Amino acid sequence: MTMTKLSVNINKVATIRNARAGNIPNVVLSAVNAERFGADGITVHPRPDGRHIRYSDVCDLKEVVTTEFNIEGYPSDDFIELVIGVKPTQVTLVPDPPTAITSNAGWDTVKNREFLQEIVARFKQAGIRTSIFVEPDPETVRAAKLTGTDRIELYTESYAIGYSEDPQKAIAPFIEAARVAAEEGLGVNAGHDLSLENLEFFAKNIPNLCEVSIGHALISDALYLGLENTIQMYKRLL
Ligand SMILES: CC(=O)[C@@H](O)[C@H](O)COP(=O)(O)O
Ligand SMILES: NCC(=O)COP(=O)(O)O
Repeated sequence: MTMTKLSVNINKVATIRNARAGNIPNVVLSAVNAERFGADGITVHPRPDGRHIRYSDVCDLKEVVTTEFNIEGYPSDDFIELVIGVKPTQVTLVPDPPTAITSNAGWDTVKNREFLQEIVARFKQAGIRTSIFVEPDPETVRAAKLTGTDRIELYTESYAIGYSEDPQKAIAPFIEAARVAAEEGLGVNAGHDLSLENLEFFAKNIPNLCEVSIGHALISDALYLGLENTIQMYKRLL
């Protein structure tokens, strides 16, 4: 069974950088070091308001990322143009409105099938692997297949919220959603609010999990524990 890849989301490095007008911490250097410390990929989510990762960061990162480069975001015209120009390894489509404080829902792949089909086809035509951010709902997963996407990303906030109280109850919808995805021939990624506390149980219970993308908790842990140590701690849980 192939190992689950750890994609480090560096949005929050850019959050600190943007607190002042300079270039400290350096977003490019954080990606180069994250890869050197064992990251299997780098994820960024350039939001329309530029609150953290900016389009210019994405172009700079394209020049240095040597592992898998995953760009997440809502498929606006600007976002589509950026991604097709940069040609990352993967694009992850997220339904976030511009004002969302963070990603807080997966796609309604039934209602948005035609919209997503057209966008997925454009990215695949450009040679970019596609992933669609979804809730762990079997019908949503089946409808995601009809968009032509290569993968889904399971939105794991509900797992993170429920984990400490009842891990088995929290993971159950994700086990079923991953089973349906495998039936449909979809690759399974996962992300949002994964952490040192909840990651191992998730990864152990979701067979054939291709990738986890982790940012907020990992970068926060790195403030206490150091980036190299933190990445190694997360990798040991996969
Ligand atoms: C899609 C998802 O859950 C995260 O990748 C998201 O990018 C987090 O965004 P913020 O870092 O802006 O909270
Ligand atoms: N796709 C999830 C991601 O990239 C990071 O989410 P989070 O760990 O910052 O919640």
